[in-house]
Amino acid sequence: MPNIMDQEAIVHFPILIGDIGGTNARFAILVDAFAQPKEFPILATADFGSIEEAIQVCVLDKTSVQPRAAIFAIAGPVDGDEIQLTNCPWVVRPKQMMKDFFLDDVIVLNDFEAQALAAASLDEQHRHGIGGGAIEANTSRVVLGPGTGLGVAGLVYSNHNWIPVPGEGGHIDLGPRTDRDFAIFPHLEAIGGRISAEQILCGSGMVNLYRAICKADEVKPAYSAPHEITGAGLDGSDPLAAETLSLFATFLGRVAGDLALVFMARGGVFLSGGIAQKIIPVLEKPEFRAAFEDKAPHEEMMRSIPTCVITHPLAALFGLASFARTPVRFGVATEGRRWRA
Ligand SMILES: Nc1ncnc2c1ncn2[C@@H]1O[C@H](COP(=O)(O)OP(=O)(O)OP(=O)(O)O)[C@@H](O)[C@H]1O
Repeated sequence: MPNIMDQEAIVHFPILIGDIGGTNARFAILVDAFAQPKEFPILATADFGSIEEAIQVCVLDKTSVQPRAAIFAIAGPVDGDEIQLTNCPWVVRPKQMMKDFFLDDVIVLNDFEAQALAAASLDEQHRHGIGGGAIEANTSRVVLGPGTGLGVAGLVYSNHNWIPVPGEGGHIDLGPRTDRDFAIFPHLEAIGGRISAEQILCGSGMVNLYRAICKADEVKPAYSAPHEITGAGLDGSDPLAAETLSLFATFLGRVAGDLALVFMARGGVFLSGGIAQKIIPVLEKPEFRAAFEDKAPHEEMMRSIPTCVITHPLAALFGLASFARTPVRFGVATEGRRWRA
């Protein structure tokens, strides 16, 4: 018999779910616990003055289903009744939204928390494995996502529950190790006098790394956007772009390995975000796994931990849908992040 805590956790269908990033927003409606989510076209946040307008025009005007509840994943910290997004002028006002859209329950989570919820149950079809190791069932996992920034979340399995652990892991220090690193690091743009992982492992970080390599080699940079660097690096037409990708993979492996150690992630490290999917051929070269496994005295354990790229096109929405269907499977604390009529 379900206990009173389980009843509290339940969110009533139909449920609107939304993944609101700095650049794009993705919405879907879950009509019940079993039906496939009804997805709506991805929209650019810059095209709408507010989240309310976007939901009205792109979701509610396109369906006769009236959601009773909403669960959002947003890029930014969730604090208070007015939630400001990072890299986007939208403000999420759950109380206002409840009035405007006749909702009786609104939950707002962090975007990497939603990615972590997805990592609990993404099947093989939606993961591209890199290197050896196998997922050990019901053990901790890590999600690491280079995109506009570097997102990190842990996913801990405890007491038959998956507990997402969002944080600011993208801001951990990243230091030089090889002679080549020592030649390049002085030319990297620092933040507050230090090189955090995000100074290298995101879109602007890739450009920062490329420029530092050019400076170290006293060459004029030819590219200023991340996609130009991946283009010229992947097709091998530019050796400095290729080295940028190779070092990007090395540093990503190094940070992924450190996070796997922190969480003892025998369930694997899942790479999400906009960049990993686009550089799979680079991640499949030896550098990424070599750096990941190079964690003396734990090399043997690291070899057994799997790493993969999440290839699901709507991973955060998938995570929110899993949570919405079976909230009691997840230890998601909603205090201060849930508004009810
Ligand atoms: N082909 C590419 N190679 C390398 N970097 C790329 C490529 N295409 C896009 N990027 C970079 O990826 C970053 C965007 O990442 P991502 O798609 O994960 O966005 P996001 O931070 O999740 O925001 P949103 O959820 O709004 O889309 C930008 O810095 C962009 O320059």
